[in-house]
Amino acid sequence: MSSVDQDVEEILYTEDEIKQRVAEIGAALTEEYAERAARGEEIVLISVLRGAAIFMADLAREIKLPVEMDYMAISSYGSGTKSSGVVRILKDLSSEISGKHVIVAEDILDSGLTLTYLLKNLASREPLSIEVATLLRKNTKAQAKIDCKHVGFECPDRFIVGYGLDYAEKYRNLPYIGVLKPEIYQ
Ligand SMILES: O=P(O)(O)OC[C@H]1O[C@H](OP(=O)(O)OP(=O)(O)O)[C@H](O)[C@@H]1O
Ligand SMILES: Nc1nc2[nH]cnc2c(=O)[nH]1
Ligand SMILES: [Mg+2]
Repeated sequence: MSSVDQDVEEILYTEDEIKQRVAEIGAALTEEYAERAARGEEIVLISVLRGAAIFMADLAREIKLPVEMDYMAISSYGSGTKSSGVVRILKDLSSEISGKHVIVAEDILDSGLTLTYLLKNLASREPLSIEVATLLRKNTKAQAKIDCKHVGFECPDRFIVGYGLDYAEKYRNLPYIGVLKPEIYQ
């Protein structure tokens, strides 16, 4: 057991479970977008850095269609465990999305602040369509209404880390998703 593993109280989703679920979402997206791709319409996967980078990298390889990959960085959490309430664009997309189908890959939907901001921002660029695939949706009462077509896991209302999710920039490289011991951040 490494020192980072010891900071985890409970494993929620193992590496194998995540792999399996990501493959299922990728297969569903492949089916859903096949006709559009066959018509020559472009599909772009957009991930919200940095948390969703790992999910998008794995998801992209499970979508058996031509897809572009682009990245945007927005942050509202700083180094704490609560949203600051202020969303900032740290890095914009590299390419235009107008006239393309956009699939937003997110790691977690918690308060919904990040996705509310992002979806509004992306919609203003006139994509052909836009939808969200989130690996995790937290079961919390105070969540903005966001239409997520694909949800990997409904997770408990606890602070979780791993598979891209950090606490103070640590734990993103854990291959599983788990609950951080409260004494680490209290
Ligand atoms: O639904 P919300 O309450 O907005 O929370 C979800 C967002 O919070 C985390 O990102 P964060 O802002 O911490 O940046 P990061 O991706 O660089 O870790 C996570 O990666 C999601 O993008
Ligand atoms: N690491 C981490 N980031 C988040 N951002 C919003 N909710 C969470 C969470 O539970 N864990
Ligand atoms: Mg974060």
